[in-house]
Amino acid sequence: MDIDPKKLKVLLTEEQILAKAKELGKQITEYYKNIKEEIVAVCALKGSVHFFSDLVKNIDHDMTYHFVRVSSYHGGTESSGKITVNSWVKENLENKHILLIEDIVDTGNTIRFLIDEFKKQKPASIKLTSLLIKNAHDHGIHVDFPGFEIDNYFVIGYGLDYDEKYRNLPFIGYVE
Ligand SMILES: O=P(O)(O)OC[C@H]1O[C@H](OP(=O)(O)OP(=O)(O)O)[C@H](O)[C@@H]1O
Ligand code: HPA
Ligand SMILES: [Mg+2]
Repeated sequence: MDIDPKKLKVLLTEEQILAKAKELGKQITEYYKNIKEEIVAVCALKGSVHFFSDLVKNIDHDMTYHFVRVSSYHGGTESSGKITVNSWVKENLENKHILLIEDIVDTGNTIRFLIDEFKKQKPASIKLTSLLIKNAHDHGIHVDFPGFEIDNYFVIGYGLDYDEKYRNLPFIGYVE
């Protein structure tokens, strides 16, 4: 797939994304209000970099930041099905309240892998938020704090790449 910038359509504007981050931040704040421990916020890099940054500013709760770098697309528009872990959380997460922050749940492979791996660290809870959820796959993943459900487009921008490019577009776009 080649991306012709002239054919790029806007699916979600920066304004819509920021409004969603605010709304999700409120829901998440409300959900954790009776939990006295900090939230362990985990950003799944690289794609989630911008959504993570927008969202955490809207969560009013003690929090620590953590980053994992996992990938499975390797330049194309199809998941390779194999998750490569490039870096992982170093801290002990036993009895911690983990909030996984993803940019997109597409096939569900990445988030399933992350949840399975974090469960091994015996946290007190794991909750999931994702800016985008593609409705094309029957992945059976429950997103606790869902952003936008989208049709089966390969989307780029706002952290999401095609062949590592276009992450810096200030909106989410697609090519028909
Ligand atoms: O539900 P899935 O089909 O697994 O797709 C979702 C994952 O794919 C993308 O990551 P990618 O592997 O492209 O790495 P990146 O975040 O570095 O772009 C995206 O950021 C999600 O983490
Ligand atoms: O639609 C997508 N765009 C970019 N990266 C992705 N990773 C999974 N799905 C997508
Ligand atoms: Mg990618």
